[in-house]
Amino acid sequence: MITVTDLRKVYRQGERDVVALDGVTLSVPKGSVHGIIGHSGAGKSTLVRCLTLLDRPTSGSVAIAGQELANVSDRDLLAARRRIGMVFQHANLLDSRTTAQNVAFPLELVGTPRKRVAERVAELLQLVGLDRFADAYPAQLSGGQRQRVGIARALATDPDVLLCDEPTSALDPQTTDEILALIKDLRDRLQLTVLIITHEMHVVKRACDSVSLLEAGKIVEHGSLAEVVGRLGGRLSGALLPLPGEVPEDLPAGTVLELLYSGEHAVEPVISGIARRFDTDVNVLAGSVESLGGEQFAHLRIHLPAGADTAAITDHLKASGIAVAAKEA
Ligand SMILES: Nc1ncnc2c1ncn2[C@@H]1O[C@H](COP(=O)(O)OP(=O)(O)OP(=O)(O)O)[C@@H](O)[C@H]1O
Repeated sequence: MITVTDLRKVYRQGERDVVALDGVTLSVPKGSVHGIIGHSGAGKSTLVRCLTLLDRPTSGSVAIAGQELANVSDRDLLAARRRIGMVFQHANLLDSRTTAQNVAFPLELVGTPRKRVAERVAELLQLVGLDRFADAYPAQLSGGQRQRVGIARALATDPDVLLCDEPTSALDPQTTDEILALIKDLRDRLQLTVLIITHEMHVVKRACDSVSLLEAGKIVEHGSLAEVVGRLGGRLSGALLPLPGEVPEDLPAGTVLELLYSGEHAVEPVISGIARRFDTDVNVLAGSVESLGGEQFAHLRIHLPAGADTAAITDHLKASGIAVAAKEA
């Protein structure tokens, strides 16, 4: 479990204060994956540095499994840092060491007995699917395999939290999905708490149980994946389940509605239901249907002709639990 409360970081730049984190609060339960998504300059790197104590927060607190990190003395810093395993965009492996020796490195640093190191390395390589590559050097591995070594190394000292900073930004789409599947597998097998910092919506879709949108140092939207997708008009909803294309300019008079629904509605004939019940044509302009956060979601843009009883149709849809937003065509 990781809990961040009202975290602020202000940098002094000449005469000016730069507020990089402006009261960030978030909580990631044990055994779940939380995504922090944000554009360049949003404060993601600052958050990573504050969580790993490379930078001291100006105020606020960070607690891992109930233990406050922000007040740790310099003497206890190394031990505190070991509670967070770090995975970076590039695995940054030592080229002169084999896979097994790279994974062993953090264990050697803390003086683990040699026999225990060998056992632990074997366990970890099996966990990340690299047991056959123990003696390979980084140059002999693919980008995805190198990232697996990086993940095994991050888990070597048995941290409470895995903090992944843009873990798939340097990988191709298929390898990205393999690494994200591995992270979810580790979450389930080890009950690991994972925080993924990313600028890619795909990573949130594929791997995260919950997500926070970071903007100018503030969390402006957050929730479980299903919650944020379900907020029609919300920034995360629009980005996670976007509609292809724009509203055509040459539409006949009428009303354009955007609908968003999930669960049992997503398999019900909503559109033909409206057509029958209100005796009207319905033209589907765009649609996305996808399973996100364990729920099936449908996001549609439809056109109702002039003369259709738009108010009654909207009321009916809302009463059925479907989110609706209208635009005149
Ligand atoms: N050491 C520093 N001194 C002054 N300002 C800083 C410092 N580090 C970061 N900032 C400022 O804090 C804000 C957040 O920066 P940060 O690097 O955390 O964003 P980011 O989301 O990680 O962006 P990117 O993805 O481009 O790395 C920016 O306005 C940045 O200029």
